[in-house]
Amino acid sequence: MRDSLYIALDFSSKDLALQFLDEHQLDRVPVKVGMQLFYREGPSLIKELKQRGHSIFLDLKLHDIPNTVYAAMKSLGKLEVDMVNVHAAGGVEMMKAACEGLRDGAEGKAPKLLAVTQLTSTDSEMLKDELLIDAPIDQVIDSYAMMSKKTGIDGVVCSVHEVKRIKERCGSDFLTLTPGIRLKGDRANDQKRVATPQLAKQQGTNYLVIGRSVTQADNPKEAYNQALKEWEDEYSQTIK
Ligand SMILES: O=c1ccn([C@@H]2O[C@H](COP(=O)(O)O)[C@@H](O)[C@H]2O)c(=O)[nH]1
Repeated sequence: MRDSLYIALDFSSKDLALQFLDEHQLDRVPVKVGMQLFYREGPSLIKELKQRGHSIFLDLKLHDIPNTVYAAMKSLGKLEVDMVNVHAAGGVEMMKAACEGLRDGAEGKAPKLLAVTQLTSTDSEMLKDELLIDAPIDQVIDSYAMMSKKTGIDGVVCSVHEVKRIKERCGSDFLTLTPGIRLKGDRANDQKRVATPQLAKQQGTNYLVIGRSVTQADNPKEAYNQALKEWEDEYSQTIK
């Protein structure tokens, strides 16, 4: 299970990200590289993290016309990361193009491809008032998940609160990756649909992403191990 708890490396440079991992002895933990770090450091960072033995979720959330997404995914396919993603809001043709691009670009096994349903920083009010989507948020998320599944995508990014419903509708082997994870008592910050690792486990999600609850903790390793312990329940395999 420790392979499924990703730390969000939201740092401004490779040096800071690697210093964080080294200082807190977070050797070989799964990591999520997002836009902030990848736009600055590019593929060389991915290469270095792979050499250090980290599983990598490259969280770039592609959202563009199908032709552009096809070409971008073809490039990402060559990086040999474990997972990449797109926004489901890009639609069916775009998601199909993403699947194809990734397959065409990958030299060996293609990374898993996930679709973001609604960002965990979105709530019902924002959906209605800013995005002018009148359907209830749960209905929108379920519908985006079912649409994603039809395109051949492996799973979705959603909050813990939607996992059970998505699995009922799309099947238990349709993957869910859930950010918005907070240890008990931590601030939600800009996140709206948050949950603890314990609830994530109860709801049956496949992967967790945890950022600030670990990276900004007084003792990041202790915080990571606490999340891992809640997530793994009785096994509690901590990183020594
Ligand atoms: O819906 C989404 C999709 C991606 N994220 C990313 O996950 C981390 C969460 O960081 P925290 O510090 O734990 O809030 C961050 O990198 C986001 O870009 C998300 O939060 N929600």
